[in-house]
Parts: sequence; C-alpha cells; structure tokens
Amino acid sequence: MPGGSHRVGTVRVVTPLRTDLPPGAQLPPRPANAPAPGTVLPSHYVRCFACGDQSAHGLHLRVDADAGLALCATFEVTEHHQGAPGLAHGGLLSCALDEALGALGHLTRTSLVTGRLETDFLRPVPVGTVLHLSARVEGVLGRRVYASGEGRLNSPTGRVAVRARGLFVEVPMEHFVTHARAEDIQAIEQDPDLIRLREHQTIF
Ligand SMILES: CCCCC/C=C\C/C=C\C/C=C\C/C=C\CCCC(=O)SCCNC(=O)CCNC(=O)[C@H](O)C(C)(C)COP(=O)(O)OP(=O)(O)OC[C@H]1O[C@@H](n2cnc3c(N)ncnc32)[C@H](O)[C@@H]1OP(=O)(O)O
Repeated sequence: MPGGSHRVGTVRVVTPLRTDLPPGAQLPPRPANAPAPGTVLPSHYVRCFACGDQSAHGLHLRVDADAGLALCATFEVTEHHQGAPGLAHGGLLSCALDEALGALGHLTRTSLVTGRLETDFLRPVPVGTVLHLSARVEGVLGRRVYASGEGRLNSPTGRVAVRARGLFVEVPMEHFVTHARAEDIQAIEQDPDLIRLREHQTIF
C-alpha cells in the first residue's frame, strides 16, 4: 500500500503509512505449538466486547485458526450494532477486524495490542449479515507485528465489505496487569476462567 502525500504550499509532504511493511520485516515460521488449523481459538477475556461470551450486546466473534499465520472469524451483525438505521456501525466493523487481527497472537504465541489500525469501508453491512473475516500476519520486525484482514458478506467467498491493516505491538502480560483496574484483577483472581488463554498460550 503506498504512503499518503499532500501539498503544503509548493512542498509535497510524504507520510509513509505506519502499517506499511517496513524494510527488514519478515514472515516468521508457524510456531510448532501454534493451534492446529481448524481449532476454535478461545476468547482471551469473557468480558471482551468483541470476543467475550459475557458481553451481552458484544460481537461474540468466533475465531478459528487457519494454516500458516492466519485465522478466520465470524460474527452476526445484530440490531445492537447499528449506526445508520439497519446498518452496522463502522466503528464496530473496525472493532471486529481489530479483534481478528489481534487474535493472530494465538498463532505467533505472543500477546499483541493494537498500535495502529486502518480500515476501508467498501460496502454497507446490513443487520442480519454474518460477516466472514479473515486475517493474516504480513511480517514481523522486533516487537512490531504487521497484519491485514478483510470481512466478506455472508460467506467466506462473499463480497468484500471491509478491509483493514494494522500494526500490533507485542507486550508482556505485565502490560495488562499494570494498566487494569484493581477490581478487574481481583475478579480474575477470584474467577480465573474469565481469561481463557491457558489452552493455547503459555503466558499464564
Ligand atoms: C492477570 C490479568 C491479565 C489480563 C489479560 C487479559 C487478556 C489480555 C491477554 C491477551 C490479549 C490477547 C489477545 C487480544 C486480542 C485482541 C484484542 C484487540 C487488540 C486491542 O484492541 S488492544 C487495545 C488497544 N491498544 C492499546 O491499548 C495499546 C495502547 N498503547 C500502548 O500501550 C503502547 O503505546 C504500546 C504498548 C503499543 C507501545 O508502547 P511501548 O512503550 O511498549 O513500546 P514502544 O513505544 O517502544 O513501541 C514498540 C515499537 O512499536 C512501535 N509503535 C508503537 N506504537 C506505534 C504506532 N501507533 N505506530 C507505529 N509504530 C508504533 C514503536 O515505534 C516501537 O518500534 P521500535 O521498537 O522499532 O522502535
């Protein structure tokens, strides 16, 4: 994807998009302990708006590992996800892609947070649509993971409605412990099943 550019007077200012794959980034091999293709990837946190099953009006994204450093995911757009009447809110579509791209950490065996996310909205997504997402790692440089994905209408081969590219940054578990509210950490200590990463990640 090319960088953006604009003119300030007679000077052309070039801004490389920060999700562009930088020189030196490489696609690492699939780790031997990555979940096998077809494995349902667990919600990292049951209260997560995107993937948690305890988020009443959340997206309830279902995520499956794919071959390589890739995955696919689905969610149904409900009336709780509207922006314009009967149409999905764009921010929620970005949220779904954010989650799908971030969940690539299950494959790379790292904990990822979003540094930058760019979304292209190509078609409206009506309530009742099942959005079929796919996501893949494009390359890794140091702690930076570059990823891309798209969402298709009602089938894995449906029309592309939304595309995204993102730059994710690998963080240690302390990142979450440091920044969470005390009551959230306490809740996890009392009910460790709020976090469902154990099966596939070694970080707990
Ligand atoms: C016991 C309780 C634990 C509970 C945990 C529960 C669950 C969580 C566990 C696992 C999660 C698993 C899956 C999650 C899946 C999906 C979730 C969706 C993803 C999200 O929804 S997540 C929320 C939104 N997200 C944030 O909340 C991030 C806020 N932010 C920060 O926390 C910092 O900003 C951070 C950490 C990003 C960096 O900070 P830092 O100090 O660690 O490192 P630094 O700044 O050095 O950046 C390192 C290298 O990334 C480059 N870099 C950084 N940011 C960049 C940008 N924007 N553009 C271009 N490059 C960037 C630098 O340029 C440098 O590159 P270089 O190393 O080459 O110089």
